[in-house]
Amino acid sequence: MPAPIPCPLTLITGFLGSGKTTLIKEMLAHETFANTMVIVNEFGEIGIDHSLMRASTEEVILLPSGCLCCTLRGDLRDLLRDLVARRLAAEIGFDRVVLETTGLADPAPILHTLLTDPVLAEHYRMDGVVTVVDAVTGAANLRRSTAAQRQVALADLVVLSKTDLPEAQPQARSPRPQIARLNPAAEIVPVVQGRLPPDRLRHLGHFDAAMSGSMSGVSARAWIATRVPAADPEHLSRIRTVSWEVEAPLTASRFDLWMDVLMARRGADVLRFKGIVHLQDMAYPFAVHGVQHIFHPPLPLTGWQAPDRHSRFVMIVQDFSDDEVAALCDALAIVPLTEHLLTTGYLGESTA
Ligand SMILES: Nc1nc2c(ncn2[C@@H]2O[C@H](COP(=O)(O)OP(=O)(O)OP(=O)(O)O)[C@@H](O)[C@H]2O)c(=O)[nH]1
Repeated sequence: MPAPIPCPLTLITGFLGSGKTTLIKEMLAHETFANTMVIVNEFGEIGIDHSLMRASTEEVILLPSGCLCCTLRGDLRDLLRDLVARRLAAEIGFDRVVLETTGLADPAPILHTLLTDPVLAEHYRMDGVVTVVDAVTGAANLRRSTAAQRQVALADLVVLSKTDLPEAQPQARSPRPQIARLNPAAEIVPVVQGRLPPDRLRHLGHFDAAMSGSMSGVSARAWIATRVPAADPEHLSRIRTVSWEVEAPLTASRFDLWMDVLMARRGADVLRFKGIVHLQDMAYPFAVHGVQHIFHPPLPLTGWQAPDRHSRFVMIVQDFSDDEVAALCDALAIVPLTEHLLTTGYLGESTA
């Protein structure tokens, strides 16, 4: 029997809220990516991105909460192996896999899994690592987060997002010099709303040359280690994820005020806010996205199909106490259906 043709796999990484989902949604709109299986790894117990992405493709798999680079590496391996088996049995058909990591993920251990597991190495071909860097908040993220640095260091292509925002204009704020220092070989492409000719996202394969054939764990580890700054688990325990699901629609004025106060008081420490929000007297919900102090205009989800009117929020925050989280909930006058507070040790121990 001829050897199976390996399926190209693209890893999309980038710091919290940088624009990974936006890029993937645009990608899926192109014929080139019509038959793509998307795997999303999200923080928080309540998936938001995959609900938004389902509008673009049915083939979206949500990995359970947690982070691929530490606790979920085994799950990823099992999932990719299972997809191979089902593809070979002609139960499902796809030509490509796109894997979106959480914004806090260190891509090195994930790559290590993808490149060194013998089954995965035979059936998948790394088609590139695309790292999205936010033109507004990217420079600050690269200063303070080792995960952000490692994402850039391992990129084949760096997509510089949000270049349309006025806050991205000052030269002094540009993350380009840091990107060039961390990864002189990576190409940097400015984009707006993830729009990029689809061919720019294929055959990025520095891996083809550097890592062709199956690699031993030792050589993959060594190769990765030459490219990335050391992991620094110092600040990790300061970050936590807060997720709420609320049954009753919210009052628009209260929600606006709540957001304003939260941003004014703690904007810099709300690393990421995302939600699907149902407001009273509105037939459809809104997608709400915040990335540190930048709040993007709410997006009406006019085609929303889900029968329930539950609002869902996920916040990734730094240095918030239990009391502060409880006070936030009280201030919004919500009685959550579900509430999750996760203290995340998100990087875990790197194998790189
Ligand atoms: N103005 C502008 N907004 C953008 C651009 N790209 C993404 N956004 C907005 O930025 C917010 C975050 O984008 P996402 O695509 O959800 O970011 P993400 O990296 O998937 O976020 P996480 O998965 O939570 O880390 C959303 O409100 C997007 O609409 C862009 O090029 N320009």
